[in-house]
Amino acid sequence: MSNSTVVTDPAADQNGSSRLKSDAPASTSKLSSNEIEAIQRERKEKTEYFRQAISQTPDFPKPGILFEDIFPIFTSPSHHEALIRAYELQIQELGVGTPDVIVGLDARGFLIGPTLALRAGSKFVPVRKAGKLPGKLETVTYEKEYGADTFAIQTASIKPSDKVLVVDDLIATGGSAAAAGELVKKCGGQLLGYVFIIELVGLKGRDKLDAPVYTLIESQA
Ligand SMILES: O=P(O)(O)OC[C@H]1O[C@H](OP(=O)(O)OP(=O)(O)O)[C@H](O)[C@@H]1O
Ligand SMILES: Nc1ncnc2[nH]cnc12
Repeated sequence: MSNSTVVTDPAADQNGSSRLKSDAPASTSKLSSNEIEAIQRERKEKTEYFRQAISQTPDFPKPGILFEDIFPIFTSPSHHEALIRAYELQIQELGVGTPDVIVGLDARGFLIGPTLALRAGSKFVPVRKAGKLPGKLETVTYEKEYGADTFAIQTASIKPSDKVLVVDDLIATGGSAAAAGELVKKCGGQLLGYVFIIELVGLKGRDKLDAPVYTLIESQA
């Protein structure tokens, strides 16, 4: 198979989702401006659709926090499909080809990462809360919007020079995502960027991250 071949998964037609697997190395994929516009248009449509399923709860889990609950998306297959498709389009829009690895953050990043990795043809690797993973680990302790935590990754799960995309549901202070990025780098991986469903823009979490940040929905709360 040549490096630039794009293979359409035959399963795509059966469930209505178009699944693209690019065999191009992550640095060589190029899109025309028309292709980018079409991808952006569809991504925005899908996002407008699935965002209706997100619910907001004030003062949870602490006073002053407006909690963005993404779980209702997964109670509806059509909203779930729109979410995954929006992520998939966001990755295509980056124009970096297929990531070698998609890293998902414990726990809500696990709702998105494995499905996305399957569709993209990437490996999925978890970043777990402390004490949950066996074997040789890299660990980082970090601060997030409502407390401190420790993340771990299995050292051998990412190979030096793997191109890695980090996915999670939400970026608030950016503490969790920055810790995950640090873990990827400790393993020798190359960060392509971060993709989130929701960015709490007022908390300026993206300023903590030293790779490109993409968010499907910006929340002013
Ligand atoms: O940008 P930050 O301030 O770091 O906050 C964002 C993180 O907080 C939430 O996870 P949480 O740690 O609450 O864990 P959960 O996914 O297990 O609910 C959310 O899913 C992000 O991972
Ligand atoms: N406001 C928020 N809503 C949902 N998850 C979060 N994680 C950190 N801040 C959050």
